[in-house]
Amino acid sequence: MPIKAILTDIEGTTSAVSFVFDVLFPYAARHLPDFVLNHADEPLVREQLQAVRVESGEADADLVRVIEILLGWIVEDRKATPLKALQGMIWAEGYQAGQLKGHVYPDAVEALKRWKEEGYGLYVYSSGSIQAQQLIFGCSEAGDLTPLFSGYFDTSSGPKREADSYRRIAESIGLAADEILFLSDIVQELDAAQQAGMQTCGLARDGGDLPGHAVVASFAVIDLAGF
Ligand SMILES: CSCCC(=O)C(=O)COP(=O)(O)O
Ligand SMILES: [Mg+2]
Repeated sequence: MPIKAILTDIEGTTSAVSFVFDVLFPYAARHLPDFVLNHADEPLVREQLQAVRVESGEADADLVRVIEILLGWIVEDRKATPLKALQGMIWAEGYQAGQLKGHVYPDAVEALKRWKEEGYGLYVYSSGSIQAQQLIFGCSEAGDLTPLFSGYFDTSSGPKREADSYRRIAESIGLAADEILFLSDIVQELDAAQQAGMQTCGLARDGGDLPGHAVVASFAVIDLAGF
């Protein structure tokens, strides 16, 4: 089936891994203790702190312990939904203060704009919360890119390495899975999308292979007609 929509990963695909690991995660770690202590009574934050207690199996953890758990999850890059939700809220303050600007590779910006003009539907699927996704594209070095996207998916659609997550996303987009091209730098994500029937293209920005998938080093050489 011809491609009608593109579903893209962020970290390592549209955006540099180093931006996430060297800028976003340290920013969240630095600001998380004060953020949690200052906002713990707000319903949206309280809900996430409670979810941390449930996921960690420490029902009685006090705020200091919850902060410790969250900082440990950042170090191990755990894709835990409550951590991702809180990171999004913390980054929002950084973007609003002008301390953060989202990195998006120029080749990705150019191709996404072109595909949008050509009529393709553009969607994002990241472990980062939907708020975090809208911030990286909305406050990017290339300006506000959010008008390009028709929808955002996060771990509330399921883990990125499970085929059922991609089935749910295809259903939500309203297209057959094989009308959607999924872009990612992680072979297990590409495998899961392929298993769900999506077409796949791996991004290997430093060269290298993603076995079982078409692979490119830049969005500039992705030919949608070739899938
Ligand atoms: C939305 S920017 C922050 C990305 C993030 O928190 C993360 O864990 C990266 O996940 P991805 O699924 O984009 O590799
Ligand atoms: Mg990635």
